[in-house]
This record gives sequence, structure tokens and C-alpha cells, in this order.
Amino acid sequence: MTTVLPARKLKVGILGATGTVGQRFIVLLETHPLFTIHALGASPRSAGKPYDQVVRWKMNAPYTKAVGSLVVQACEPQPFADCDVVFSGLDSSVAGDVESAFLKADIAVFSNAKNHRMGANIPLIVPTANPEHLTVIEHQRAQHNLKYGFLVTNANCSTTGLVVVLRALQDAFGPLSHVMVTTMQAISGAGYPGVSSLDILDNVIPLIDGEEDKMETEVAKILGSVLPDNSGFRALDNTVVSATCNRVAVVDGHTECVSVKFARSTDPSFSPPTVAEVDKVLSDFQSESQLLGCYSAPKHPIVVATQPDRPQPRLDRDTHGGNTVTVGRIRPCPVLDLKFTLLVHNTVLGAAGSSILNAELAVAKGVLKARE
Ligand SMILES: NC(=O)C1=CN([C@@H]2O[C@H](COP(=O)(O)OP(=O)(O)OC[C@H]3O[C@@H](n4cnc5c(N)ncnc54)[C@H](OP(=O)(O)O)[C@@H]3O)[C@@H](O)[C@H]2O)C=CC1
Ligand SMILES: N[C@@H](CC(=O)OP(=O)(O)O)C(=O)O
Repeated sequence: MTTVLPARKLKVGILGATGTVGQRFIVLLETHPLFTIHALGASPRSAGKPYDQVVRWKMNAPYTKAVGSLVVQACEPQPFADCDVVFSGLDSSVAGDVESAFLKADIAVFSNAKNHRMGANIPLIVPTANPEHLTVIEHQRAQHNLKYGFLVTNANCSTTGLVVVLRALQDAFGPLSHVMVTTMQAISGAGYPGVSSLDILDNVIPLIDGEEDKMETEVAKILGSVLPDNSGFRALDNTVVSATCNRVAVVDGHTECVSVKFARSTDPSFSPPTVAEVDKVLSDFQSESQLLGCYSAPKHPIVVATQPDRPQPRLDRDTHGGNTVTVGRIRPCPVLDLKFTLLVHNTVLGAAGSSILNAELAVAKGVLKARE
């Protein structure tokens, strides 16, 4: 496929620009070759004031003077009308209605929030796992009579790391019947100010409200297929996922301990893949974003750690800019077939990085264009 590049940089709006995910968008977009930051939005508490005055900046990299002086807008379509694309890092209490209003106003939206993820013709895309789901955009546009607008969501941050590895395993060794996953999730996943220090220091919290349900349902949609008429998706109905989610005292990076069983396991002639075979399949896994030459595409969607005590959040979360999933400790599972540990950067591939790479894919496929 030939990559279609826009005639100029696309003007970007960021909704929820003051939040944890919004700040990550700013860092990732400051030097982006396809996109330029044009407008910022946040709550009525922040609207009307320069970004500098309202943001409590938590990123390691600084933001530019130009961004600091942008006046924060209310999250309504009108101030974003000349944006070619809007990235949403909005709190889920408002994201649903705000994103619907932007779609109705014919603006392209890439959302991190949970609200629209399971919508019948809303793509739920992890860019290195199921980019082919973008084909449903044409149906969405026809349904709402839109020229430029559409709505694409990306997944829950823990789901994101998991599905990249499951997709690689499924492609190589056939469908999975059972997936058991236990997460250790960073505090930045709870936004800012998030979990109080008295709750999390010297502690592990064995509950993240709603997280397990999201992991158990999103995987089936992402690893499912597009309906033949491109009107929606057929979720997997033969893969059972059981998730247990914990909050731990790590700043960024979700670690997940995973065991899987292959559907063919019930066949007496089937023997599970060896550790060496799994290592090779994961290391060789490629995504369409690499083949299309997308700017943020990681060199490898999955990196297999060579040291026996990896992955570790502090050491591995920034590999390939945070858009890769690091896997280690691959070994046979005496209960299911195979077990391993993975790490995903929750605010890069798990949030803003996925939205941006999804938008790059949409540009490369000619569905996201500059407004004329
Ligand atoms: N953090 C993570 O790792 C991940 C987060 N997500 C999802 O991304 C979204 C953002 O998360 P995160 O950045 O962590 O959250 P934060 O709480 O850090 O930021 C929330 C943002 O929403 C804005 N906001 C709050 N209320 C309103 C309102 N009434 N109208 C308009 N804007 C409002 C806030 O603006 P103000 O500062 O003015 O209050 C702020 O910019 C959420 O939906 C979350 O579930 C998804 C994957 C991973
Ligand atoms: N709940 C996730 C982050 C998040 O906001 O997820 P979601 O977008 O699925 O609600 C975490 O705490 O790490």
C-alpha cells in the first residue's frame, strides 16, 4: 500500500490537555512531523486561562512557550472547528457526550476514554494489534453523513499490552481458549492527583474499580474480525479472559503476569509451542504501522527481554519510545499451556501513544485528511 501524506501538517486539538494523558499527548506531539498542536481543551475550571496558569506539569520533558501561552478552551466543537483531528484524554464522566458532539460536528476524534469503546461501529484499536478495524470508519461516516469526522477509540491501558502479545500468539499458533492475567498497575493510570500517597506507599491495593470487566470484554472485540459489510465487528466468542487487577507503587508502566491455553490443546496430537518458538514468534511479530512507515511505529511491537529478571517498569517502559510491549519469563504453565510476564507503558502505548499511532495509520490509509 502506498502511504498518502497530507499536503500540510494536520492541526490538532487536545481535549483533557491538563490531565495525565493530555500532558503525554503534548510531549509526543511537540516535535511530530505530521501534526501540530493548535488548540487545547479542559474543564470549566481551566477554560479561559493560559495553559501555563492551569497545568500542574508532571512530565520529564518541558512544554514549549507556544503551548504554555495557548488559552485553554471549553470542550465544545466550536473552538476546535478548524482542527483536522482531536485527541481526547477526557475524564470518562464527560468524555461520552463531548466526543459525540465533536463527531456530530464532523470532527475526527481519537479517544482514550472508555465510554464509546464497545459501540457497534466504533473501532477499538490497538495500533500494533488490530489496525485493520479502521475500515469501519467509512460505515460510520455514511451513517452520520460526515465528510471529515469519525470516532476511533483505543483500549484500556492493561488490555493494550495484553492484546499485542495475544495477537502474535493467535496468528502463529491458532486461537486461545483461556487467558488468565494478573496486573500490577502504575499510579499514573489513576490520573492526577489519583491515588493518595498514604494509600499507595508501602502497599498494594487489590482493586481497580471496573478494570477487570474492561479487560475481560475489550480483548474479544479487539481480537475479533470486521464484519464482511464493514458495518461493525464480530467479537471472539471462544476465548475466555479472567483478569485480576492491582495498583502498585510504580509511577509509569503496567506489569502483567499472563497464562494462556490454546484452543487446539484439547487435540491429543497438539503439543504447546516451545519457549524458543514463542520467543521467535514474539520477536519477529510485525505490525502494519511498520510496513506503512508510520512515524511512531516501534521498531519491534514486542521485545523479548534476554535477562531472566525482566521486564521491569523502571528499566523497560521506554523501549522504542514506550510504544513497544516487553515480554519476559516465557515458560510452560503446568495448569494452562504457557505463561509469561509483560510490561506496557500505560500513558504511551496504553493511552496517548496509541491514539497518535492510530491517527498516523488513518493518515497513511487516506481516511484522515487535512480540512480544505
Ligand atoms: N492515565 C492512564 O494511564 C490512562 C487513562 N485513560 C483514560 O484517559 C482519560 C484521561 O485520563 P487521565 O489523563 O489519567 O485523567 P486526569 O484526571 O489526569 O485528567 C482528566 C482531564 O479531563 C479534564 N476534565 C475533567 N472534568 C472535565 C469537564 N467537566 N469538562 C471538560 N474537561 C474535564 C480535566 O481538566 P481540568 O484539569 O481542567 O480538571 C483533565 O484535563 C480517562 O478517560 C482515562 O480513563 C486511558 C488509558 C490509560
Ligand atoms: N484504569 C486504568 C486507566 C484508565 O483510565 O483506564 P480506562 O480508560 O479503561 O478507564 C488504570 O488505572 O491504570
